[in-house]
Amino acid sequence: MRYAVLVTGPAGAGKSTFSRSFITHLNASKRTGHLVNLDPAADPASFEYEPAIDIKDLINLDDAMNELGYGPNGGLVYCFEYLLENMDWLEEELGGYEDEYLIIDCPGQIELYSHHPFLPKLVQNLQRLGIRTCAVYLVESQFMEDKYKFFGGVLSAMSAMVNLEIPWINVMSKMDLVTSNPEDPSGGARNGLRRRKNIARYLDPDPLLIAIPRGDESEIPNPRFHALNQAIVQLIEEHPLVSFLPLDLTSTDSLETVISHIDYTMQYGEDEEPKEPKDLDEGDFHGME
Ligand SMILES: Nc1nc2c(ncn2[C@@H]2O[C@H](COP(=O)(O)OP(=O)(O)OP(=O)(O)O)[C@@H](O)[C@H]2O)c(=O)[nH]1
Ligand SMILES: [Mg+2]
Repeated sequence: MRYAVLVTGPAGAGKSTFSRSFITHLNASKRTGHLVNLDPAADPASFEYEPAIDIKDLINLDDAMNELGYGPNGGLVYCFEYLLENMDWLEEELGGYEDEYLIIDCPGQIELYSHHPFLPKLVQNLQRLGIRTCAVYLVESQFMEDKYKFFGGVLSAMSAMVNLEIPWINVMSKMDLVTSNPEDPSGGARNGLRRRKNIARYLDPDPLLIAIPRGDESEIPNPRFHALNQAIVQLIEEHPLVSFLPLDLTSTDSLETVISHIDYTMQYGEDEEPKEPKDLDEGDFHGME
């Protein structure tokens, strides 16, 4: 059985960093993982090791832009369309990897997750190849500093989940940037969000955070936005699809927790042949007969 993890999320959420840490950790645990880069604009020089499979070997964003006159976003769309037309290339590249985790580092253009058909089509192709697939959606911890931005992140995660319809894990990345010590005066005083209790309201999104208008700010809330916020509150209350696992890459425990959720979601290893004690016994007694 082969397994693929799509690492998704908005620009700069830490997808590429997480993908590399994931593989480093698998390798350290005597498991194997291979990196697949699906970002045609990725700068390989900024990372310490090369992907095993790289969309840039098929098509390069610069070429699409220079030769066809696209801007960066049109170029990305072109690259993905080209990939879907050339699935035999990906199939061939994937052919050499058996019984492994494939960590697929995706680009950060948010429209890719909300309404383009590329990722659903890619997932269909992976499933056709018998590869069990799940997605990890990263939102960075800085989103918690502005509750409106944060709920924008929650809604984008929801729309991506609905678009893809595969097992799904939401992760709050870069938790090392959040002060975890509740007694730390600077952490709490800065914006009031960084205390443990408050963090919990974000990891398991509490819609009341936006139901109550900004307290200490002088602006008068626009009643139309207030009504919109109420509608969003109701949506999240009635469909609590999104909760976040915190990820602090400076802590091995934290990374392990996220990986074990991924293993569980993918039912990793459940189809592997169990080691039969019977076979061992037969071997042991073989010479005695
Ligand atoms: N403090 C902190 N910084 C991080 C962490 N992960 C990533 N970063 C930083 O965040 C920036 C973006 O990280 P990337 O891993 O390139 O993010 P990405 O989601 O792949 O970005 P795009 O591919 O451009 O969408 C870089 O400057 C990283 O060094 C983290 O866990 N903690
Ligand atoms: Mg990246």
